[in-house]
Amino acid sequence: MDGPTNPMVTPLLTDLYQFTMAYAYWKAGKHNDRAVFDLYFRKNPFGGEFTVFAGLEECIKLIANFKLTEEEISFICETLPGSCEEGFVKYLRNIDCSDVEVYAISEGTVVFPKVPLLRVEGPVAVVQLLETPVLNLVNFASLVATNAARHRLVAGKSKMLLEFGLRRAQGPDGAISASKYCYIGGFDATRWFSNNVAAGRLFGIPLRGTHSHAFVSSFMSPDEILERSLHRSDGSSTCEDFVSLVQSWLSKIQWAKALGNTVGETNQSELAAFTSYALAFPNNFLALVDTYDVMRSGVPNFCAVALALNDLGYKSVGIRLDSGDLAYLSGEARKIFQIIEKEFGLPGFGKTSITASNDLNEETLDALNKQGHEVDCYGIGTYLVTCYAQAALGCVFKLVEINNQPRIKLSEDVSKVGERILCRHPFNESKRAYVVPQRVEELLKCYWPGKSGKSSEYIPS
Ligand SMILES: Nc1ncnc2c1ncn2[C@@H]1O[C@H](COP(=O)(O)OP(=O)(O)OP(=O)(O)O)[C@@H](O)[C@H]1O
Ligand SMILES: O=P(O)(O)OC[C@H]1O[C@H](OP(=O)(O)OP(=O)(O)O)[C@H](O)[C@@H]1O
Ligand SMILES: O=C(O)c1cccnc1
Ligand SMILES: [Mg+2]
Repeated sequence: MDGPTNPMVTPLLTDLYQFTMAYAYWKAGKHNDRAVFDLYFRKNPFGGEFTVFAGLEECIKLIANFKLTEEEISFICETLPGSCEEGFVKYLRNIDCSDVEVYAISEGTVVFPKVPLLRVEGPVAVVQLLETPVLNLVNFASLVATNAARHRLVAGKSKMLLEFGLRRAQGPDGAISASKYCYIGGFDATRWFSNNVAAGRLFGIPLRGTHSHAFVSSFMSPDEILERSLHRSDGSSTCEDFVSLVQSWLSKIQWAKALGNTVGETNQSELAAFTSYALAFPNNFLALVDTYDVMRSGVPNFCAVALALNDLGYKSVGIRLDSGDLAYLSGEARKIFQIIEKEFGLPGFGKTSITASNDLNEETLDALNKQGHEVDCYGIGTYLVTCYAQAALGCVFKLVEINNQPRIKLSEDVSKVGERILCRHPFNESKRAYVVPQRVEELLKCYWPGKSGKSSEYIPS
């Protein structure tokens, strides 16, 4: 099995105390005592009623490749307080996870507090070395997957969600992890995209993006555009001067009575940027319309370019709004698209996609829903990937058994099939409901059988 995605995930990515305890266990001849540890959290994050479990695959990759190098062993021996006996060095050389077994709930499952997500069984010293990296790999993964699921729930199933967080994430690993686990938490793979090219390559996450304000403001005027020709989409002919075609559509828009003569002079630098982008991506024309003035410039400029593209058989994608009142502006833009559809006979133009971004979070999405809006797609960065609303999920790793002796009291409750039980609603704190369980499912499956080889069927590929 491949190693962990992040090469920093090695047996040294652990707290020093795991190694000092390993030494003391070894001195006491206790290092091979058979221990069972459970990983669980005590409270759902974000004041919510559910958590999405994630990070398992990386834990298994760590465990499958758990081996100390000679260099790492020397470093540990130099680092431990006092002298390090040769016998311990030999012990460290032989450590791997062939005596460890891992049982877990499958990645992406909705889970609840105090339920073991991961059970690690094996020699106590080795399992303790695993504590810190396993917690590290599960805590943020599950937190950000849960955050993504919460954003999906508020946005609604039909909306497209774009993860825009790379620039704001907590360093490279925070960003790559956020992209991977937001995708897992976003539920619907056809409606969740990332801007993170590296994550797209590593994990096959679908990538999408628009363009920036800098692209718009880098242009001065359409005169700058030197290559002006564009083939028709069916390749049947070529429009030699797409820039002029755009200009002619802009004047038709400016004179359109249906638009109440509201469109005056638009910003030419913006028009040049949109035209250039359309020339580069005629099948994927999406314009950021808020650099100057959304209704006076951005939307009419977009429509002029989209109408010119339509003449050549291309369907434009839409606009992005990145400032201002997103409910109001999306509604006003939609009205213009609908008027253009009627006025110029373009079936479907009224449904042109509207993307919104700018410091979005669960609350703003909820506020937009309450106000009514025309947004089809959200680009969400900072609040999503940094888990702004809650810094950490408090997963813990607790010893539950040693040499077959229980170390915490385990519940004796067995859920009863066919009997009514009172449950909390998973998403709505105040709701309770009677549920009659139809079947009892073993949540923990074997993901790492160790050398016993009891079951390897659930090892993720
Ligand atoms: N209709 C709305 N209801 C609730 N929140 C909204 C609505 N429209 C936008 N927002 C949010 O309000 C905030 C507006 O940000 P801000 O006050 O910085 O203004 P801005 O539009 O970005 O302007 P500026 O260009 O000055 O930065 C953002 O977090 C945005 O997501
Ligand atoms: O707002 P977030 O949810 O974090 O999403 C990412 C943001 O990053 C980009 O702009 P950036 O903030 O870099 O610059 P700008 O706001 O000045 O356009 C983008 O236009 C979004 O606004
Ligand atoms: O593709 C975009 O529009 C994008 C990407 C990252 C951040 N903000 C916007
Ligand atoms: Mg911004």
